[in-house]
Amino acid sequence: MSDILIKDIETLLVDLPTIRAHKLSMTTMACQTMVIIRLRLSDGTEGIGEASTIGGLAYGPESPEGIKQTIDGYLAPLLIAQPSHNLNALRARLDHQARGNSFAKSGLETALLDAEGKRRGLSVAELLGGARCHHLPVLWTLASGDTQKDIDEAFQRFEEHRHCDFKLKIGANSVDQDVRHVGAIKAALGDRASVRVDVNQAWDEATAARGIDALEAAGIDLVEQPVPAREYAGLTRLAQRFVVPMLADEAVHDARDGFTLAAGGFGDAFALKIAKAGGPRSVLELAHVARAAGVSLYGGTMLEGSIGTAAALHAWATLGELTWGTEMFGPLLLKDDIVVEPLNYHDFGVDLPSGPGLGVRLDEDKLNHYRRRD
Ligand SMILES: O=C(O)C[C@H]1C=CC(=O)O1
Ligand SMILES: [Mn+2]
Repeated sequence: MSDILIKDIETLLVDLPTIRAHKLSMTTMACQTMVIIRLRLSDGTEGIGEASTIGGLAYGPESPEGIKQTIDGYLAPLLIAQPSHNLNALRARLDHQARGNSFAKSGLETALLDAEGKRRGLSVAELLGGARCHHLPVLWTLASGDTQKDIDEAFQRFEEHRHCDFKLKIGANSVDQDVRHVGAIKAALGDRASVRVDVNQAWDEATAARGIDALEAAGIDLVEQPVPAREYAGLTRLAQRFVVPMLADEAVHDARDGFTLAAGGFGDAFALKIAKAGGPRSVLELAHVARAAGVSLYGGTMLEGSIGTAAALHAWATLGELTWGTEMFGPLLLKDDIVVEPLNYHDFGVDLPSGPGLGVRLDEDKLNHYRRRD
């Protein structure tokens, strides 16, 4: 039993520009706003965490500004003066007194794991039971909004040995336009790359059936969230109807969602995200439900920067090989970084950071430069 207590929790909004416009069905991003959490223990150890979403309130019900207020006003006071070593007890305390808010809780769970890891000299993956791999494959998302630009970007990434799997963001244009766009990119890349699409909930079931039929014929490997998040029955029917697998993303946040989908006959694939599930430890509950149900896995991102990305990598590393790999490219979409040593991307993947905790350190000058002052 340790008598180290949680002493102080600070939250900062940090705005980092993207390297190009990133066009999704519901928003176009030019900047990523991260909530950075600094959690200090009574022995002086500091744990860092990140809570990020996409496009303010465009993606989900928690905005960056809302996450900051939720942590400052509700969640941090539940943690201050509590012993830091028992994550299970701390999570139960948060979940008992605050419903939902999985993005905010994910940032805090990350900071708690980082602090405990640093204190005990263990990596976050070790705290979660141990890493089964140290280099993870990473896909790249083509979302410039322009077909030829996307093709050029794909070839560049492929030739640099950065990425060999690509996800195309569709759903903002008509189905026919999208199918032409995807077909042209797949035809240009041929068999050297896996091409997948993410519709981000943009289609109804009938539109999805028409679109997926054409995408399957074009050689697409995976179709992510074609229909709205809560249309479980529709997503399950599409998964049963087509050979090309469906990847549930917005539909599956945590273990409860995963169980409901699997029990209802969905058997294809789940996108794991630490933010949707409430943290690097909580997301593993969903992963284990999926594995028990025979549903394959994908390591997903909310386009977090290096801190959130490192946290997710520690969780994915405990699972061994994921059928659909990962998309932990968030830091590469941003023009700059707020950690001292960026993550090491090479050979179509990224290294699991080493050292105690997350294995990444804040760059105080960069943090100071990009933090929002209000
Ligand atoms: O999957 C999403 O819906 C969100 C995110 C992940 C990659 C990307 O480009 O956007
Ligand atoms: Mn998605």
